[in-house]
Amino acid sequence: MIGRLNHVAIAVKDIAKASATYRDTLGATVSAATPQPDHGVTVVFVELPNTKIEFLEPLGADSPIAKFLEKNPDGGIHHVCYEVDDIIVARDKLKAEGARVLGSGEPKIGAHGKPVLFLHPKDFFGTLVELEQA
Ligand SMILES: CC[C@H](C(=O)O)C(=O)SCCNC(=O)CCNC(=O)[C@H](O)C(C)(C)COP(=O)(O)OP(=O)(O)OC[C@H]1O[C@@H](n2cnc3c(N)ncnc32)[C@H](O)[C@@H]1OP(=O)(O)O
Ligand SMILES: [Co+2]
Repeated sequence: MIGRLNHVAIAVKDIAKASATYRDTLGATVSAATPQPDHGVTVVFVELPNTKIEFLEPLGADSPIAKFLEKNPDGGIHHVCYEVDDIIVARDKLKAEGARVLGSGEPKIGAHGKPVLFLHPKDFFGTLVELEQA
């Protein structure tokens, strides 16, 4: 069911600093910072030959990553995102197998303009999993 690794997300307090460091120290190609108010984050993508790094900074009072950053003030790997062919089929299979789909259970449009869902980290070995419609 899961396909390509679309991105690995790193939560940071200062997305401008993180972007500049990857660009200037690691020579990476980084996107402009894009607010994603529907998700409570601002995102930057670091384009790599085989996948992407997604920097996340809290946006707004109810950001879902605020508590993560309280626990990890230096930042940290926040989630992995796998692509799936059909996110509804994937969701229904996962729910039937007892996995917890976060939020309303309905996909939201993510940073790539595609539907995304999140699966509880406690069901996937301490790792928050995001699914994105390929
Ligand atoms: C623009 C979209 C973009 C894209 O790629 O398209 C995005 O990726 S948006 C990314 C931001 N949005 C989300 O992360 C939505 C899904 N996340 C959530 O709903 C919450 O973050 C949640 C429920 C995973 C955790 O929320 P919170 O930290 O407030 O809850 P708890 O403290 O109760 O956490 C419960 C339990 O899980 C552990 N935890 C929390 N976050 C993570 C994590 N990222 N990785 C691993 N484990 C995590 C937390 O430590 C608690 O464990 P415990 O042992 O009970 O302390
Ligand atoms: Co993501």
